[in-house]
Amino acid sequence: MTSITGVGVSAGRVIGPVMQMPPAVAEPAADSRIPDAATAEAETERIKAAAKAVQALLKARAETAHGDAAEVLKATALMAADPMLIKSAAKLLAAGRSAERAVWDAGGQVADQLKALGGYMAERAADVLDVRARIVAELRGDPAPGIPDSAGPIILAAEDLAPADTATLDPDRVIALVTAGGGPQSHTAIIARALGLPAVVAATGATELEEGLEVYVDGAAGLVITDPGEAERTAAADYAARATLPPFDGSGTTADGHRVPLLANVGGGEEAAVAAAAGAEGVGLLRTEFCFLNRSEEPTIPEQVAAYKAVFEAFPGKKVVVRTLDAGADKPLPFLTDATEPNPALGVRGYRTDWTTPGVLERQLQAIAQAAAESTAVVWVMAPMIATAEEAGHFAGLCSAAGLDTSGVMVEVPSAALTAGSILKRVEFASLGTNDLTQYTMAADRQLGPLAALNDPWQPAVLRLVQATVDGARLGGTGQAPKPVGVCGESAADPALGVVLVGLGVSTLSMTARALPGVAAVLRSVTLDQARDLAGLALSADTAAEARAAVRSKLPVLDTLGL
Ligand SMILES: C=C(OP(=O)(O)O)C(=O)O
Ligand SMILES: [Mg+2]
Repeated sequence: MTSITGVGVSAGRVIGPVMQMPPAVAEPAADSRIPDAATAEAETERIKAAAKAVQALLKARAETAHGDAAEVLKATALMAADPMLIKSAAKLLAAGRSAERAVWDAGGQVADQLKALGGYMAERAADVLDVRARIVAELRGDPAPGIPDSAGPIILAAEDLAPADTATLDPDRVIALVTAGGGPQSHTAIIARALGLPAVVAATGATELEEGLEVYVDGAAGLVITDPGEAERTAAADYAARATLPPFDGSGTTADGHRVPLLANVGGGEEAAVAAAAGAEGVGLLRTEFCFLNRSEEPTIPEQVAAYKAVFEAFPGKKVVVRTLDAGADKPLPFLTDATEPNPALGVRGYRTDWTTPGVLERQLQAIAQAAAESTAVVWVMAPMIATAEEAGHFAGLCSAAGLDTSGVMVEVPSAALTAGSILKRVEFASLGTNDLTQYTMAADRQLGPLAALNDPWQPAVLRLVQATVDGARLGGTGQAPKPVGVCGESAADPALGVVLVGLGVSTLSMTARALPGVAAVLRSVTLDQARDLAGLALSADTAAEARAAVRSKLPVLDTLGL
């Protein structure tokens, strides 16, 4: 029995066999050629057989997958059978290129043609590139790229997962995640919590775990144990039989009746429907870039209207905060961001893409306004990565030009927290993005495993910036009521930290729908004054660990509820 430790980012205890995420398919050498023309025919047959095998596999997986994952798989399966791709590859073979190289180049050509056609056709370019990688892997006898196929439940080990991979993550098959990279606010961690999958990130040695080896994963303790013994089996069985929390009743309040609306973070219509069913009082963060992952072209206005309306319709008459496209760094969108930037997290991302690709933001605002006009949801709009008051003012101007009255900003850059008073003179609300705020305050890339301990929203510097933002909101609202400041970073899903944030003065908490029952139950166990005292306790701690321990020790309900 050996163990590796990492950072536990999503609670749960399970046992299962390891499957490693296969590496990305490497490009075949540019000069790889078939030995002689006589083999061209046989090689063409090999390509056809590989394409058929890929199609059959994707079709079978589409049948068992749900929602977005099923759609992605169906579209890719269609592309695998595309005669245009096979024909172009056969031509290149006849001209002497090896089977792998011919498929690679043919796929590249078809993708370029689709991109040139624009609109819906351009959307399919990413599918063709995925199919080409799958056919090349099949020709080589390598495992297919992406989430591996399995007959039964598996524990997926990987360096890290890309947002596009997570779109096909099926929680019925993948029962836990263990990654060598990533931190508590990385997207792998966010997705794991949204799916309720136990997950350990920053686990050095994850990629060396033997395929098929049985391991025990404790997603709260950040522990992975190979060849689990009796103690681990009992712990996993106890977890499976645990009492579930009572569902959220749809009204976030402290014990003395102070209302704190509990909202949901969603990435599209399907997730919004799940959040509404879980009692969410609205949407505190619609990550619009998640509606358009894998896209090489800007989505059209009608496509955007449809995507946003699907979310609004899940929340009739309720608040939905739409964040404009937050492309870049951990969420690249090829039509907005430059993949070759040396420092993507400090680069042209979020609101800043409006400087390099003007027009996309205005068209998005137009689409949001149209979708809002066609629904009854109360739509608020906010920009990511705002750093100055001028930017906030510019964004507010664009929103009102589009007919959107309630504009706000994400506070996720320390400069925005420190100048929140000036920023909130220009916009109506702020939402603290504590994932990025932590990354930028601590100068620690949220995707890097070795920096996970720095990427902790309990860090005293982060808590002080939350306080500065709330103080600024009072200033921004001079002569009026303070402007609302919510939290939509992952910190809001930590029930103990949620209480601290409320004590610091934030007015709403937005989180993955799965976190609602726990956060609601703990919030209901304290009065507003007690929450303020706990905030004081956290602020006076010297370290993140001390702040967490001090607050948790005053909230026995956490243990009672197993949180
Ligand atoms: C909510 C946030 O946005 P994202 O995780 O999408 O960057 C954040 O940064 O806290
Ligand atoms: Mg962010």
